[in-house]
Amino acid sequence: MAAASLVALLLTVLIIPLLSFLLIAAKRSSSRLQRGDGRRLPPSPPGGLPLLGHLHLLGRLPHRALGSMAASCGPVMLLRLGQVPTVVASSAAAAEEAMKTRDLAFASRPRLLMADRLYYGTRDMVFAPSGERWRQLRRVCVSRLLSPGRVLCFRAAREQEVAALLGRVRAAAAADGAAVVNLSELLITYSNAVISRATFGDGSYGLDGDDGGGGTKLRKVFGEFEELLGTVPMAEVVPWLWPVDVATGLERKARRTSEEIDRLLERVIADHRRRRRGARRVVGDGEDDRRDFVDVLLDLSETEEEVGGVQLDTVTIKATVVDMLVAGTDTSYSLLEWAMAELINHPTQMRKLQDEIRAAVAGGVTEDDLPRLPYLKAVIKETLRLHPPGPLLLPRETLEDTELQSYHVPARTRVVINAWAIGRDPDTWGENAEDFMPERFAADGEAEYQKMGLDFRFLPFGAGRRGCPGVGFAVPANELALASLLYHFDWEVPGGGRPAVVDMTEVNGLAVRLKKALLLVAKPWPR
Ligand code: HEM
Repeated sequence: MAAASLVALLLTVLIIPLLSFLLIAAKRSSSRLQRGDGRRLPPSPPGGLPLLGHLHLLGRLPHRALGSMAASCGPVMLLRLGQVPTVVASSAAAAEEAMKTRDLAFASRPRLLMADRLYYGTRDMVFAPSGERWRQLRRVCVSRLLSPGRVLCFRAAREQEVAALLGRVRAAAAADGAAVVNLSELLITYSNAVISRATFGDGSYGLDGDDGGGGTKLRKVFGEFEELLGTVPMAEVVPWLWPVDVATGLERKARRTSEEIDRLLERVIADHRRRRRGARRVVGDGEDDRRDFVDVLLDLSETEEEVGGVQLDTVTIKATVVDMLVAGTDTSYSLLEWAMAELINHPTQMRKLQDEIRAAVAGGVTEDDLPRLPYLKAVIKETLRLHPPGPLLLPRETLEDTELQSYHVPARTRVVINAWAIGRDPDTWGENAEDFMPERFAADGEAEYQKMGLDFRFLPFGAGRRGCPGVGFAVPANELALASLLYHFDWEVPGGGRPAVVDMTEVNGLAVRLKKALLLVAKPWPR
């Protein structure tokens, strides 16, 4: 057959039907978008394409791309991500309306295909849609796992893990001729260890950095789990393109990873059940209570048939355990990494903080010292303002038709709050909004942590009924680690040159972190 007729045949058989399909699909989804019943929908940025909508405009760092779009389009925008209508809120006023004034209407979560695959069909709490099941699981999480009393139970574990972190810094500094420490790697190990000890107990199955039990392999599986969770399958945005996920191996990888995690969780639960048989049951909070999260969940499942109508069966326990591990690891590690990077780039603030800690503490930092370190808290808050680990929080979905800043938002619209853009908004933070200036929080003191989630200019932990219940767990673990690193060592970039600059380029993952590992020279103090 001549080449010209082959092209004609291809056009007829493949391309023309495909084009017609694309046009119909695009028309359908745009008419769904515009269904405002005469009410005013938020404005949409230009550049949307048939089928893809605005997806191609998000790039590798969606919080930045969305921030730029909001600067020209306004603080409430309507995007179409593939076929998913998505409202993006980028001002403190819009966030307050969504997370306080109309909290109930904005408090659900969309069904995410990857969470479905990895969390036993979304049997967990983080990704659960609003409803009785989520409410009861959240109650268990807030009052039984993350209450102030339970956080206190893990004080010894935190202090031991900080000691291990300092030991690793000393060893790495001594082993390397140039005394360069890969601090990023050590901070991941620390954050993993703190949350996995709280979740699994002292036999942390290697996640705490002890390689005796195959820890390296396990951490790799968890790394893959987190990477998958941050991936948006094609089928989610353009459902009929699901074969792409099969062809790219995404489906297979998700199945393999969730099976491996499930095998670990089965082993953990079986070990706990075996250990608990015949053992004396310790109930109640306080430092003497040695129960980990798995113990507490097993206690609840064994003593109460149902928690407010929700059965804490083994699958729910496994899903909740993964929630804790995933929610508590990358977020904390990213915060510590950004804090150290900002301090290296701001030596005056670094010196001020070290002076505060070294004047208040003798020998080594303990949790009792933390209330006496107001500048430490200011540094952590300023880091969270500029670098919220989850810059777009977790996606929400509207439960019913509602409004945002007088725009109509239909039921079941996906909602994204751009906490990163809100934290850098010059209208609320002033002309120096982009600068690292912990002094802006210096007057706050301890009470301000309680205000987190009430000040809508500053939303690293989200807010409202879906706000992060792990703040009380995260704060002491991060404060203790940062204060200890700064008490025991002086830090600089290799070469020690001035100006000492860490490359602050971001990379997107489950949390946004530094693209290049933080390689620093650690000099023990006192010398
Ligand atoms: C620096 C540390 C942390 C940051 C920045 C952070 C941030 C967040 C954010 C932004 C959300 C979504 C909030 C929203 O939708 O409004 C969230 C939810 C959540 N976080 Fe955290 N988090 C941190 C640590 C933790 C820890 C240590 C735990 C538990 C051990 C935890 C458990 C959760 C849970 C269970 C949810 C889901 C709440 C729900 O959907 O009802 N987080 N977190």
